[in-house]
Amino acid sequence: MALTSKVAIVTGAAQGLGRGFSEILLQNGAKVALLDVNETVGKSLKETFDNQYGPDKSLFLSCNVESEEQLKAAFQKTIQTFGRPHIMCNNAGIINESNWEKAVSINLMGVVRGTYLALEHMNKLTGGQGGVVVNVGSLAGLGPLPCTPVYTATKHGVVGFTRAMAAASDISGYGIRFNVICPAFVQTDILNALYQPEKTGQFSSLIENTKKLIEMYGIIEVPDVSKNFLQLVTDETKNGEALAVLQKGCSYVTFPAL
Ligand SMILES: NC(=O)C1=CN([C@@H]2O[C@H](COP(=O)(O)OP(=O)(O)OC[C@H]3O[C@@H](n4cnc5c(N)ncnc54)[C@H](O)[C@@H]3O)[C@@H](O)[C@H]2O)C=CC1
Ligand SMILES: CCCCCC(=O)/C=C/C=C\C/C=C\C/C=C\CCCC(=O)O
Repeated sequence: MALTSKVAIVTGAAQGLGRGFSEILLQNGAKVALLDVNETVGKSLKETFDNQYGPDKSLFLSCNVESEEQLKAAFQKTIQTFGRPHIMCNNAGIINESNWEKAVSINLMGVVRGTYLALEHMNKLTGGQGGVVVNVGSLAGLGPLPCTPVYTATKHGVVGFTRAMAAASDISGYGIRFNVICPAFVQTDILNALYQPEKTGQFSSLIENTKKLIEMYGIIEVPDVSKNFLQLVTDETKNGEALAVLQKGCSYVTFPAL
């Protein structure tokens, strides 16, 4: 899938992986709606992107993925400005084992909200033009990260949800591909959760175990994840795939055939 003039929506786009995914889409000619709750960082990123890619290539929209209303409004504004979306990346995510309901609401329910809105606007069966949804899981969506049981659960949920949507799309003919990217530790602000006991709550005592896992897996840089993300967006043969991204390389996950 060539990206020139394609329209993309990325949640949690202001910094970290969302910023990296947005940038690689812009570099490849797409127009990107940058959605985030952090207006200060989001607006400043939009200025940076204006200078690099031109003022009409991106759009910052203040949007909390916990709010169906805000997400709906962000889709409407994107469509008014750039036209209907071809690419949706549900990236926004947090670690909060103390307020774990919030983690579920953002990491899992936010992905479901964003995916269903993408389906509404992209489904070929209802007048859409098809496209691709890439959800952001984690290696913690494929195995346990002991210091964050609820985060682990939400990411397993994202993997299962994405695979089921891909199968539904295949069977029904939505013309939309659904894939999930599952990185190991990446150099972004979320890693600071390790040193914030309020984020890991009752599991903050597992800090040494987490440090060992980080030592074992290493820390990946954002651009290395972005290039794998691009593969899931552009490779039209990929639907229902979970792509594990490790420092040593990436691989498509083989799930047990049941
Ligand atoms: N950095 C890592 O080691 C890994 C991160 N991930 C996932 O990558 C995704 C992005 O995280 P990072 O870039 O690492 O972290 P980050 O903390 O740097 O970025 C997260 C972004 O999401 C935004 N955000 C948070 N809550 C939001 C909400 N309710 N609505 C809209 N935006 C919201 C934040 O303002 C921020 O811009 C998350 O889903 C995370 O779980 C997955 C595997 C590894
Ligand atoms: C401080 C926590 C940062 C969390 C960000 C994140 O999502 C990072 C996850 C990195 C690794 C997860 C660790 C362990 C996962 C366990 C097993 C993986 C098994 C993979 C498989 O294919 O079976």
